[in-house]
Amino acid sequence: MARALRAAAANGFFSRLQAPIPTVRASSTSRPLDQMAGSAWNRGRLNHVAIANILGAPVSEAVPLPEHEVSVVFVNLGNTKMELLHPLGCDSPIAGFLQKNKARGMHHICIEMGNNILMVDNINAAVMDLTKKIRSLREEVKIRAHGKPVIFLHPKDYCGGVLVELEQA
Ligand SMILES: C[C@@H](C(=O)O)C(=O)SCCNC(=O)CCNC(=O)[C@H](O)C(C)(C)COP(=O)(O)OP(=O)(O)OC[C@H]1O[C@@H](n2cnc3c(N)ncnc32)[C@H](O)[C@@H]1OP(=O)(O)O
Repeated sequence: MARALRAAAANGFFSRLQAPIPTVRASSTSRPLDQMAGSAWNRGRLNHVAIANILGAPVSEAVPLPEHEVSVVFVNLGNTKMELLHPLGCDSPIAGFLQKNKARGMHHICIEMGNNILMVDNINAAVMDLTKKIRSLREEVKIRAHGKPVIFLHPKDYCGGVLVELEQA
């Protein structure tokens, strides 16, 4: 857990996220995401891409998540999923994002901490160590739609301007 995250930092996982990450567009279906984004994805399975657009793929019902102040809809892409976000209430983190980004677009990526060097069995303990180096956006871990604990890392800290969500797989 905490040791694995230290190893990830030592191996340059978070600095690799600083490399330019190509914009993911709904129409870009010819190359898999792991090839597009390089080795960062090999460190933890890409759980989902949250993007404000839609494809002709199976779409879930909207699920309100008051704890996260968003409603989510999942677009099932087979080996990963797209998460469409809608603000729940005017204090939602998404509200500010939409206000600032009139073209909408990618909000965050979510990486599962469950294989390779990012093995984490207690994200609650791991985050205590991780946040010495990278700002976590919440002190406490929150539970996501599928019951898994998640934390967000600040886009300005080692994440190349990308909001990164870590999920305990
Ligand atoms: C259900 C769950 C799930 O998937 O599991 C969810 O989706 S929950 C999804 C909703 N929940 C979250 O997003 C939780 C984490 N997000 C947050 O805590 C917040 O949105 C922050 C990322 C801290 C931004 O906070 P806030 O909007 O108050 O501050 P701000 O607008 O001044 O932003 C600070 C700087 O970060 C940048 N910034 C803000 N949101 C960003 C984003 N999504 N991606 C990349 N950069 C972003 C701003 O442009 C700004 O840069 P400059 O300083 O250069 O102007």
